[in-house]
Amino acid sequence: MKLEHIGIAVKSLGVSDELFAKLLGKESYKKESVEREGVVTSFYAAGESKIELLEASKEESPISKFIDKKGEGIHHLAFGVDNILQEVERLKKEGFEFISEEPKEGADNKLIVFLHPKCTNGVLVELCQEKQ
Ligand SMILES: C[C@@H](C(=O)O)C(=O)SCCNC(=O)CCNC(=O)[C@H](O)C(C)(C)COP(=O)(O)OP(=O)(O)OC[C@H]1O[C@@H](n2cnc3c(N)ncnc32)[C@H](O)[C@@H]1OP(=O)(O)O
Ligand SMILES: [Co+2]
Repeated sequence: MKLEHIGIAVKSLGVSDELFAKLLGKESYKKESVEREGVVTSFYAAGESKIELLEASKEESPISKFIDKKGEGIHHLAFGVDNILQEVERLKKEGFEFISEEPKEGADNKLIVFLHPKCTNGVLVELCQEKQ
């Protein structure tokens, strides 16, 4: 598995896009709304991985809930895999628990699933596979 992106929960994409553009010395290469997840995302290239800024797009968004509880900050790690269904099966056998086992459409042309943070040392983990 490769670290594909790090998701960071932010209150305002406007404010944080300016901050991260300054920090990384380059503009976001893509902004995309993923309504099913209740997020608007903004992506930055960072070597072989990416930074995904996440702003809530509705009140019931996991991002609003996270920010209310913990404040802004690192929300999840996403690992890129070649075959997401195979990885789900492999990790289930290893005893990991998924929030939902059915891959769904994420941002950036990916299929995604999430493991529950309670089975991964409190870190929310996403698996993602490039859509064919
Ligand atoms: C666009 C896409 C992409 O890249 O393509 C994305 O990334 S979308 C990224 C946004 N989408 C998602 O995050 C979808 C997956 N996330 C979820 O389904 C949810 O956020 C859960 C992780 C199941 C948490 O939801 P729930 O309603 O249970 O919230 P809750 O506040 O009661 O949290 C239950 C427990 O999980 C912990 N918890 C919640 N969010 C967490 C996070 N991001 N990292 C680590 N721990 C987290 C809480 O502190 C709490 O722990 P205690 O019990 O110890 O207090
Ligand atoms: Co993500």
